[in-house]
Amino acid sequence: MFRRKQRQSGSLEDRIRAALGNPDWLQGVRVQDNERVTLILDGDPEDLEASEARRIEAEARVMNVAGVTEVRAMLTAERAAGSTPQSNAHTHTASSTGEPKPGHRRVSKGARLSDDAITQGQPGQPTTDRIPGISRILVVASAKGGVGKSTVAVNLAAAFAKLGLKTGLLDADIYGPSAPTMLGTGDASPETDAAGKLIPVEAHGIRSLSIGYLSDPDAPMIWRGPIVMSAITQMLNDAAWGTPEDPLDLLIIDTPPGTGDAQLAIAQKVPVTAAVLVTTPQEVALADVRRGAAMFAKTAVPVLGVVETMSWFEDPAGNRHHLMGQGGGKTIAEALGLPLLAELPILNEIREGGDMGRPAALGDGPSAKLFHELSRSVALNLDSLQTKAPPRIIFED
Ligand SMILES: Nc1ncnc2c1ncn2[C@@H]1O[C@H](COP(=O)(O)OP(=O)(O)OP(=O)(O)O)[C@@H](O)[C@H]1O
Repeated sequence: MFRRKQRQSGSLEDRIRAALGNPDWLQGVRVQDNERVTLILDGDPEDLEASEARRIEAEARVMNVAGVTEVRAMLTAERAAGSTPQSNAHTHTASSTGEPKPGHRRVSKGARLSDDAITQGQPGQPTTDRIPGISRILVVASAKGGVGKSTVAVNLAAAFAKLGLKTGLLDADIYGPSAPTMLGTGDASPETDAAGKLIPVEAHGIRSLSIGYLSDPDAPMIWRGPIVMSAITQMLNDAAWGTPEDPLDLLIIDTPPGTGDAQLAIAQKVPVTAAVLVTTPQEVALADVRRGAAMFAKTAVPVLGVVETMSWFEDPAGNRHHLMGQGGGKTIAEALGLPLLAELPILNEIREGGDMGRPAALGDGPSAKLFHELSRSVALNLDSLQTKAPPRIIFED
């Protein structure tokens, strides 16, 4: 199990400063009631976007310091003489205000990575946090790269679109955006509407935005957390996914693999309804997957379950070959107390669909049936979040 955190040395303020790397732009740290934090940050009036990204990253980092339950970051920036100084305050609380609904449990803050903290909190996010025009957000995540996460995200989106749901895909995988290839939209560049909002690219009934549409495919991806979060925030909030009257039913976010700054920022800053974890049957470092699950638990994002992909290859005689190992998904699901939502075999049509820009889930082959079943299971789980407590993630010693 996750070990209880070592007793922290130093004052909370010291730990907050250390978590931010004691930067020059940190003007002040105020701690109230030993848990509520106000940060004063220097902003650059010439580059408000970068300042905002700095504020977002600072909040994300400080929210992750043990004992902190609320962070309020204030950006101050002196303008040139003659103009007014700017102050942009924003509050990030660890949970909604008011009493939890009957049967719901709020994450015990400050008990980070203890049994209480890794027990999931309230399903979804407060309504006020919802993005107008998007009804639900599902994050598809994995502990490491190359496990088939994007393939699952894209085919799930295709399966939902095939059912007639208004479906979107936000490809936030900075290390290797694959939506443009997998949807056959590599040449697309999103336009903006009269209100200046990005218009998602539509293909196969799926509306998509990808970091791949916004960056030079030949340029190395060296984006760090804050810039990534800026791009993701723009693709989420400044995009015409739907309208309050006619919202997108489901937005699937394909996140970068792992549990770095960008993933944490997504879990903390985006009103995610739920997440699924993708893995291969290989012996993976359980600790990595647990870290991923704990990240969602800490941010009160329910994890619906585990999807194992590339589970086996079936030869023409019907014999199964476990080319990528065996049992990894089941082991992880059991260790985390989560359902194993699907075991997807290695199918040529899945790889081909990805390479050719037409997700296999749209066809009528065996993978279409598998992804249809997976989408059904995800939909049922998403719906159950509205009416009952989310699944508990239990870690064992
Ligand atoms: N079930 C499957 N059957 C056959 N090929 C698959 C299957 N799942 C994934 N693949 C192939 O494996 C490769 C890696 O898959 P994918 O890009 O989805 O992984 P990823 O985890 O998103 O990787 P990254 O970390 O680079 O984003 C792709 O070529 C994809 O077509």
